[in-house]
Amino acid sequence: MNNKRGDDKLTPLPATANFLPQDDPISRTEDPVDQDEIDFVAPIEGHAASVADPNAKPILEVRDLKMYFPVKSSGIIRRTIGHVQAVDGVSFQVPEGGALGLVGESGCGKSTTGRMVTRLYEPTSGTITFDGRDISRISTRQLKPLRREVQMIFQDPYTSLNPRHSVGAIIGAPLAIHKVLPRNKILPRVQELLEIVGLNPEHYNRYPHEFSGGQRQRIGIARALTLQPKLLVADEPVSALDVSIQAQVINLLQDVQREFNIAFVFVAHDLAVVRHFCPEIAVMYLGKIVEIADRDTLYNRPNHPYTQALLSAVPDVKQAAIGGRRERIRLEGDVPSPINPPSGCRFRTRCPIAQEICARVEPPLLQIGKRHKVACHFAGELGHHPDRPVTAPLLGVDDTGAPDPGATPTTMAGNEPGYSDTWYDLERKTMASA
Ligand SMILES: Nc1ncnc2c1ncn2[C@@H]1O[C@H](COP(=O)(O)OP(=O)(O)OP(=O)(O)O)[C@@H](O)[C@H]1O
Repeated sequence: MNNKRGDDKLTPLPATANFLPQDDPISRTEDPVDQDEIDFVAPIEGHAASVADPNAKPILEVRDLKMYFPVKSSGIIRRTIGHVQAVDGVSFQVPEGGALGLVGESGCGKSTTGRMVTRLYEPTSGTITFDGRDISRISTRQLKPLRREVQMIFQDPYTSLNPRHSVGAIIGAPLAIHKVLPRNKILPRVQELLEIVGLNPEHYNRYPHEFSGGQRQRIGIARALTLQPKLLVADEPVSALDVSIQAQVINLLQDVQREFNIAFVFVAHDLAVVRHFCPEIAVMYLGKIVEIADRDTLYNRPNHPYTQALLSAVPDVKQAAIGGRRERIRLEGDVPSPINPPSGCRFRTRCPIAQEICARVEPPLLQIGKRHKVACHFAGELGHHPDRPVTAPLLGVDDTGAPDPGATPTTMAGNEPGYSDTWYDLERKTMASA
């Protein structure tokens, strides 16, 4: 059931009794102390992972987005001596009511991407189109209405809530700032929101320290829902929480998403968390998307060695059930500095299958399936990477990456957001379509 988004019209209170996880022990609990003592709760039955609607139009489109932070010299005259290439040419789409997961190790640029989408940062270049409007460079005044439609949930529920404000003030503030409701209607709305996120509506006058971590994150979610946003950027929303309550908060987010048809950009370093929530996942490495695909393809047939390494660290329940273990791929070395990233493929310094071409030529984000793109010269399933670079003939270079005068480079869509109807079939080495 999707709510109708009348401008200042509030949705009637949803059937919260059906809407909350039935056996969610945290819901409406009076005592904040015991919450962290619950055993690990697997995602609750009936909370099946979100599904992609193939006909939904994009609510968010990000094209060739870059964020370069200046690095200043020390001393009195602080000159710019370089740039941190935190995000370097990222493109993707998120459909209305859909969810895209952004995953990768710490420092790969996930949070910076999320902060650009919510316009907490102004991008260095590239475009962000939200609901048909280019919001990449809009002014502070123009940002105010956007704040109603795009909200963020932060990682740390301990620091993201003002300890001196009551929960009612925290959740109600956006309603007062945006003058959405008359003063006497704010409290009932706050109580309605508390109930939606599974907290006792009578606790609006308590303070953040009176709640457990999971409950505080619920307050953060209620605050994000106050203005009925169309897009929520959730930046590691459960990683600061005890493992026992992570699944409950994710289930709540999923219910909220379905109930209000909110689109999500879900930032996480944990592939297991994203798998439950997102029908589509983008894997980032050192400021770039290295692989993006629908959930099943990414988890079952990853083609990039970095995705394969990340996935090898995720416990595989099916494999464990038949007594097997997925072999862990250990990556050598550290992530290089984003101030001076490696030439060619940024992953090559840690890649187990890198060859000469990888240092010379940056691999394009090549579409290799209906909903699957990968940026690797040697793209292939684990243990089946080709000996010769699949990209060389397409790029007009030889196997070492040197220009090949005899070759005819193919124009490829490259760094476009979304997917094309045709793609490059790695096995047949021709273009294919559905
Ligand atoms: N305001 C800033 N000024 C300079 N560099 C920054 C700034 N914010 C982030 N960075 C750098 O940009 C890179 C990407 O950071 P970002 O926080 O986006 O990564 P992340 O993948 O979200 O990592 P984490 O999970 O640790 O937050 C890192 O090298 C980080 O040090």
